Amino acid sequence: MVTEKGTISINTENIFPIIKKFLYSDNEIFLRELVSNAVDATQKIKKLSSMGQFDGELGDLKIGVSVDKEAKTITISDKGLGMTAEEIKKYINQIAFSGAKEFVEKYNEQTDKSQIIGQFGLGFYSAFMVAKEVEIITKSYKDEPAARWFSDGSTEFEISAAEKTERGTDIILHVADDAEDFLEESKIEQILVKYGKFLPVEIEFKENIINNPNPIWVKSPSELKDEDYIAFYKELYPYGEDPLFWIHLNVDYPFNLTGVLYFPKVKQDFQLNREKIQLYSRQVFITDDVKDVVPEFLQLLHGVIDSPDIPLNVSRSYLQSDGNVKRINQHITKKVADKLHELFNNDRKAFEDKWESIGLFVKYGIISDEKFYDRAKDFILLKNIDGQCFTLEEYKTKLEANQKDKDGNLVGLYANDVEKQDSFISGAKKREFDVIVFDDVLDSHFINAIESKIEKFSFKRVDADTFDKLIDKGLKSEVVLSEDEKKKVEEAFKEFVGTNIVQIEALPVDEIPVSIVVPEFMRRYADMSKVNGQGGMFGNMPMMYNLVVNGNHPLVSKIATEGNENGLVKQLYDLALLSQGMLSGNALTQFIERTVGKL
Ligand SMILES: Nc1ncnc2c1ncn2[C@@H]1O[C@H](COP(=O)(O)OP(=O)(O)OP(=O)(O)O)[C@@H](O)[C@H]1O
Repeated sequence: MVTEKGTISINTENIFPIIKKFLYSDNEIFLRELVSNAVDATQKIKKLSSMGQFDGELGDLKIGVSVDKEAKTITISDKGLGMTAEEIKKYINQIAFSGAKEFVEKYNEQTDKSQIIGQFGLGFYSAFMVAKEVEIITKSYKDEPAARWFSDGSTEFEISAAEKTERGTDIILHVADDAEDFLEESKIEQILVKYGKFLPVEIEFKENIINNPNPIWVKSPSELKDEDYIAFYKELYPYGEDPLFWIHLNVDYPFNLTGVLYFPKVKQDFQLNREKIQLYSRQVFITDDVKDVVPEFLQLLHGVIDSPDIPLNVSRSYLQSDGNVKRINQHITKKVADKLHELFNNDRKAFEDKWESIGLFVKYGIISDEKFYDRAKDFILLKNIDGQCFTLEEYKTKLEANQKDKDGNLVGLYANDVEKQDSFISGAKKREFDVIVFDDVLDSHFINAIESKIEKFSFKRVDADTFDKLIDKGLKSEVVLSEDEKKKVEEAFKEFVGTNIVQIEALPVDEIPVSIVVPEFMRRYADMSKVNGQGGMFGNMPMMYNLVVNGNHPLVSKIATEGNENGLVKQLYDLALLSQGMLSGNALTQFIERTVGKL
């Protein structure tokens, strides 16, 4: 057989229903597309006028949207450049031949591309997602008769003369039976506000202007005051608390991006605050799901990003494969880091005061983005129990003096529950050790991240062991007890601690006789499993601990000679449990009764 070559033909009749049904996942998008077209047409006539290619009156350029429930129509009217019959044939009848693209190419020199929304030449047909018939009545700015185009959604259309005398275009949708909910004015208003709240041309609906055509992100930062940023924040989130500060993004190379990102005040419930960044393309709202454009840890920010380089009919897969999207993502990260750096350098006190909120972003960034650590390392703060803040460098210097072990490792001590760990904190203070507070949800991951970045540096929780072992300076102190006595004491406590370890230590005489420490390594696993939401092996296991017995305490010497007389061992053991918050239920009741009995 002879080899035959050919081109696969695509039949419009087959492809049209696909465009109508599947191009956009959400049928309310039709209004976004048609209003965007009206905005484009309006911007174009303004452009032509400013270039002297149109010398008539521009007049009032408001775009009108109206609903006629009786006639079952939705009409979008603009006073833009209009179309001649020939142009309708060219731009509307040829799907995917975008007039917008041609316009930009033609006026490439003078035209600011970002003012033109249309890119694909498909948006108009989204009208058929809700309409059974669509009419276009349009009069071009050129001296040509008005025209009417009509289609019932098949591939047939008709073009005829129309009566219209005013320049501009009316798009009339005859709403389909299964889309009649779009005839509710409240629904149309809600969609208009959602997508068109910041469109650059005034949109009138029911005699009200529904949009703010000059949102702050299109202005230059130099013309804006703090009040303007705060007022805009309130416009976006009427019920939100004032933001801490903001970043005005303004990039024109290698991609276009404008926007304002706000740092909200955040507390521990930060996970609930997603979906607060709105993504726009040339002032048309696209989505508040910005996961591909904004790095994960910055999705906790609020505000607006606008980029014409993000395609309008956003589909997830397209976004991910788009090179611009990746660059935008990196740029935003850099800008945020720069801003934080600037704040830190310019007003360290204010930065420290806001650290509770800022810290969450920074920590999240460090945990989730390998590179962010390098950008942030100079302004990562550690706060101690006295409220003093240190950068990592400052803290390393601080630890050099008193918290370095015999192998030259710096050991930071921390508490994650200042109340509960009070006795250990005061023990640390007695030895002039510093204690950092790590008490937010991300801290266990954050600690790991820092340890992995800084050599010869680790953190241990104040109650993870005796101080001599936490920071092992190689000094040996002796216990007053003999080997026999030690054994006896150990046996006496063993009876109560089950499988946990009894550890007899040479502690100062004035330190408590018995305490409970929870080894760092074990506890970290348990903490991490909790944060990750999985019980896991360590999450479900009862916490293992070590019972530290102060071999130099008089009460312990007493046990060595007298054993558990008067229930002394049990009493000391319960006190140790109590100070770790581990005594509860019946054991606690018995402890109280026993103690009262002795008074
Ligand atoms: N209201 C209007 N006034 C004047 N011309 C219009 C109007 N609506 C559509 N057009 C013309 O029809 C063309 C096709 O519109 P369509 O919405 O299908 O595509 P687009 O706007 O170019 O791109 P997109 O698919 O991104 O919306 C437009 O480029 C424009 O030339």
